[in-house]
Amino acid sequence: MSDTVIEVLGLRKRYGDFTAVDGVSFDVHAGEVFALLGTNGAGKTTTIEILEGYLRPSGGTVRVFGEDPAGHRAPRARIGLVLQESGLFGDLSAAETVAAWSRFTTGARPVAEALELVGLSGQARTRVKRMSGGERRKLDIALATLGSPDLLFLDEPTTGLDPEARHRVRDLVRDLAAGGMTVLLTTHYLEEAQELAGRVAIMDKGRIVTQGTMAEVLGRGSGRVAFELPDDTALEGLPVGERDALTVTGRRCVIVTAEPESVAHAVLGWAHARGVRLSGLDVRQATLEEVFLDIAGAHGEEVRT
Ligand SMILES: Nc1ncnc2c1ncn2[C@@H]1O[C@H](COP(=O)(O)OP(=O)(O)OP(=O)(O)O)[C@@H](O)[C@H]1O
Repeated sequence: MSDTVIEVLGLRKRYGDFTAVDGVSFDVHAGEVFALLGTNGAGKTTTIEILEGYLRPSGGTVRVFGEDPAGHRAPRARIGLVLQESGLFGDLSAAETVAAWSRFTTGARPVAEALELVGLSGQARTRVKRMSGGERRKLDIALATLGSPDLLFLDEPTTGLDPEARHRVRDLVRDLAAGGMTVLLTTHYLEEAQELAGRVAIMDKGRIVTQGTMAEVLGRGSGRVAFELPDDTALEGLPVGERDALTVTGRRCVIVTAEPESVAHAVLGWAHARGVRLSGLDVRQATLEEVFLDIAGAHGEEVRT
């Protein structure tokens, strides 16, 4: 059996004359967390709604577990959804909410177990309207995972939560993924995607502009090598490549480069040859946020020309 859970090939979606999704292709494999990221209006929700079977594509093919999600044979029981807006009833307690949902869920796990899985055992009797935003989000996830789906769609699961609640929801997603669940995640918190996802696609204006493993995508951004030179050392001969950018502020040098490791190696060799000791050495790859901002910046320039 193939381990491809989601296949998207040349997907297009038009709303009247407007093309919201313009030839998107990607695969999601069993057991991975795949992050679909992008600027506002890039086409993420449209893509996800097609995968969920709510919208029909204008072109291209989409398969979820080998089936057309818009078709009657869509394997709904294998899929859990956490939508951007949850539809919980304020007057029900957490346990009552899960119990009510269980009636519509094939193979639902017991209520106590479902609450425990998301760390809500202590809130079993708390009414939804008294629960915090983070607790409600966890309840959403408890409902989406009640029937132990193989695939979970998580559309902005931590939007609007405080940092601590975000961390708790992230830990929960990590645990679910570690248990073998396949997760398709959208989020505007790029550190969240960097932390959770093994592979990532970044969309802009209906197209995927970069995709790959997290390491591949991070490697396409610019990293940096920073250090401090002792007072009496000149910069002469510092190995800065043609495509690298050096900024010096006082004694602090920052080299922005696509290859931070090899630049750091060369800088250390340069310092060693001069008997110079560098302090405050900091070598790091681009963050996902920096890669994203590069893409958003390139998009802005394209619009101006
Ligand atoms: N029913 C619709 N009719 C017309 N245009 C639509 C419709 N739904 C979405 N769009 C447009 O399609 C584009 C993509 O929207 P979509 O919601 O997929 O983006 P998104 O990447 O999820 O954005 P965000 O991050 O802001 O949620 C947007 O320009 C949006 O205005």
